[in-house]
Amino acid sequence: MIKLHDLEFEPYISEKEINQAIEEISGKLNEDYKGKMPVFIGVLNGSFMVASEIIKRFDHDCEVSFVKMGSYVGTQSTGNVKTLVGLNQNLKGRQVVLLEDIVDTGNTLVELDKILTEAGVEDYKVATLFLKPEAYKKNIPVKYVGLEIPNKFIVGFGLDYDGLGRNLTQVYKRKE
Ligand SMILES: O=P(O)(O)OC[C@H]1O[C@H](OP(=O)(O)OP(=O)(O)O)[C@H](O)[C@@H]1O
Ligand SMILES: Nc1nc2[nH]cnc2c(=O)[nH]1
Repeated sequence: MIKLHDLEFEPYISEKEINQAIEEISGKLNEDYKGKMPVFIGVLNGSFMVASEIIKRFDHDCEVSFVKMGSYVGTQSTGNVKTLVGLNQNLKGRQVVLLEDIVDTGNTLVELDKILTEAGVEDYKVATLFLKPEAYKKNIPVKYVGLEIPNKFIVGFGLDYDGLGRNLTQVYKRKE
């Protein structure tokens, strides 16, 4: 059990399970993007760990960029997704892979969809380490999913509770 600010969290997803999920996503990306020179776009802050792990495993030429989006305060989505640092690369005609730590309500993806469409990408696919199917009700396809999880607030492996917990190497869920 660990405590972050006022809340207690218990171990939930081990490093081994996280690693297996990353290997699976990476294997598929290596097959699907061979010879295509994709641009990987990590969605900061949360995706820094998973983005690094996936990009390290990509065996072909690729480019890497980041955007910074934010919408969570405490354990809740505000529903108001802000672009904190936008794109600084021309993506016209490019094949993009968005790298996310988690897809929850999908509000962040809806905002990113607008940004990428406006940027004129050829296409984009979404890769996420975690997906909450009970919470995700948007129409944007999420092609590469590491692990589906119940609708519970988690921390670790990039995911925070009010700034803390991103450095944890396994994932914890809020203690019930
Ligand atoms: O599907 P959604 O409900 O939009 O949630 C997903 C987003 O929430 C988290 O980001 P957050 O807004 O907490 O910012 P952070 O990455 O800086 O922690 C996470 O990194 C995703 O980008
Ligand atoms: N830390 C954290 N951030 C999130 N952003 C969207 N869902 C979550 C979650 O379960 N935990």
